[in-house]
Amino acid sequence: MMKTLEKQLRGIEKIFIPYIMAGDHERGLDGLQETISLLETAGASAIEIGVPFSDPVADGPVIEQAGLRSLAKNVSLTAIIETLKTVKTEIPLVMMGYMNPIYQYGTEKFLTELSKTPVKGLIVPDVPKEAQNFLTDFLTAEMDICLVQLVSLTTGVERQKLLVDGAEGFIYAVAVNGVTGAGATYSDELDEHISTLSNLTDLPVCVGFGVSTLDDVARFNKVSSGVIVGSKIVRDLHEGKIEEVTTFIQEATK
Ligand SMILES: O=P(O)(O)OC[C@@H](O)[C@@H](O)c1c[nH]c2ccccc12
Repeated sequence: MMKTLEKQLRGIEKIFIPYIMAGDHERGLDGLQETISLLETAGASAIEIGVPFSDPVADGPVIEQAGLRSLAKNVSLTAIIETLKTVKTEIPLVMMGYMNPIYQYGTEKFLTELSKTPVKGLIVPDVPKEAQNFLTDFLTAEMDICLVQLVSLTTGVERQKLLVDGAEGFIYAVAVNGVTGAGATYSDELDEHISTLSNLTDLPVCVGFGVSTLDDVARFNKVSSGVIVGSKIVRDLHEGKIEEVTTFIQEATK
């Protein structure tokens, strides 16, 4: 049976997935519903929700700072899950979190509780495919949570094949070698790499890392199913540029 995340993303012509840091709001987690509704109304296809962590190895400065602001508000994984249980949304949520807090919480309990929320996908960037049995051992079909694979575009076709084999939801194509952050410069071969990856899978392929302008979005929409935008959205929300966020998503999904 096709899981909800894949079902809901399939058929969307220009997938747009904004990333937000849970708890990075004036009112902390009490502001989460408001931000989710704002992004959903603007036209987001799904929303990636980050769990703050003290040692976020894949995060660039903007996301890292957002995590620190959230941690300063004492936002915990437990509190995030409890808040998500109350969130109302028609679009799927994807949780992005590092393994350590999940392990501390208890992996099985974490997945069980997560399945009671609108979270339909999970990204754990510091657990490579070879070690994902730490998660998949406890992940049952009824939980309806897709473990999303991050695939580096310079990784070589054999590795890419391995990663997309049995993948669920969508493929997260990582556009740069390095950490997250707006304003990356992309290599000329990138579009070709994305096309190669897209040809290896039936799943939607979404491009993330450094996507921050409508030109970036248009470029990647040509060769993939859509984009993930983190740092730009996190920064604009933090600076109160709500209008900018709304128009950006509207334009990106037109
Ligand atoms: O911020 P950027 O460059 O737009 O990239 C998306 C990114 O923030 C989000 O998907 C993300 C935040 N932290 C991560 C860690 C690993 C993979 C992905 C992420």
